[in-house]
Amino acid sequence: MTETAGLSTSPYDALLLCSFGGPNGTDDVLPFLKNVTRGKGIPEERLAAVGEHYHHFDGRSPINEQNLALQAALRAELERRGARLPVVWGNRNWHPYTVDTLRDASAFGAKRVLALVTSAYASYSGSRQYREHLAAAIAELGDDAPRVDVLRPFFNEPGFVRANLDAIREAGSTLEGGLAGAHVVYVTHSIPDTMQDASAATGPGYREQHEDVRATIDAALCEELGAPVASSLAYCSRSGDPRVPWLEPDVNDLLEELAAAGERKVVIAPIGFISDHMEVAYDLDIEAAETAAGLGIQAARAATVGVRETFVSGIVDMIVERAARERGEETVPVTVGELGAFPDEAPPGSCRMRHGEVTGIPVIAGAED
Ligand SMILES: CC1=C(CCC(=O)O)c2cc3nc(cc4[nH]c(cc5[nH]c(cc1n2)c(C)c5CCC(=O)O)c(CCC(=O)O)c4C)C(CCC(=O)O)=C3C
Ligand SMILES: [Fe+2]
Repeated sequence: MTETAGLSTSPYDALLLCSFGGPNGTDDVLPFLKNVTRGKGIPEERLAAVGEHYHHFDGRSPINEQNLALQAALRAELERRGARLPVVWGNRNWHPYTVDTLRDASAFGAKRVLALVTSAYASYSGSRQYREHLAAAIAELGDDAPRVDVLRPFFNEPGFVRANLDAIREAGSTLEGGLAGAHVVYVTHSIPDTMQDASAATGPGYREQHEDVRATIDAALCEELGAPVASSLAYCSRSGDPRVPWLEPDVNDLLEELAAAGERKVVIAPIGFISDHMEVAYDLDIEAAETAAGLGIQAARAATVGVRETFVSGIVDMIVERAARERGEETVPVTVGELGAFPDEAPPGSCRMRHGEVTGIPVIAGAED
């Protein structure tokens, strides 16, 4: 690849925005849910309930247009900095599928692709499952497959944390009397306890990654307000067999506890999600909002990072840094909080789904075991 003036993202020929995917209409809902839950042991009732969440929005998940907006914002920021890196988009569970996008990229001459997976935090669901998925796509393409690297988890990238902080401050300002005296309820997707344990086997776990972001934001808010901030980490969207333990407290249960303890206003901050997809639009904006209203709690929902400039530009910083590292240059990954940058290649044994058990599914960007 020839370099012109501007930022170098060599050796990469393309950035792949690799996401979850979602249905675009009523007819897509069932086949989409089948894709997601294949081999996962999700009970029929749960599937029917989640299907209803989608039908509530005419079978259309907001996630696809949000990814298109992020793709456009990443393109614009790369272009603004003079980097020539095409941004393509592919999903795990719905069209456009990753394998089709990579086939196209390869046909256009891409030999090396950097993948940005849209989960900020590492766990089986947010990291290894994407790396298995990418390995499968590459295997399917055979000799036509480009080499694919994966950008490290970005939960502690300063722009991502900053964007969440700004959104919490903005939501707080809509409460009576402002953010002072409000309880900040940080929310993320629940995962099974076994998935949490597996995520913590080789480094800071899924919960600990969120706790680190919470501590960073709390400290910044405390400084701004000149007073300590009360906060909690809660979870939403649990599924699976009800007898299997998942991370708690559920956000609705936490709201009840807070009400019983006399809290009257909260900011609900979905730091676990990068855009307002279904878990946010339904589980928080409908369910948790109803719970709060029923308890007499004033609740303001903080925006997700979406395409905020600080977030998008932080991701581009990470892309530039990774490209430089691949060229053999010295780099200093910039992070906030206590945990430091995660490795580019996941260590052996990281984020296996079942505690202590090798899933045996091939991966890229990390050891297979
Ligand atoms: C940690 C995590 C993220 C990361 C946060 C992030 O990346 O943002 C995430 C993202 C997403 N999950 C999504 C949708 C679904 N997830 C399901 C099921 C599950 N998710 C899990 C965890 C996570 N999921 C788990 C442990 C299960 C149980 C089955 C299994 O072990 O895999 C099911 C099946 C029904 C159900 O069980 O609820 C659906 C439909 C969508 C699309 C939303 C839209 O359409 O807008 C997105 C972005
Ligand atoms: Fe999910």
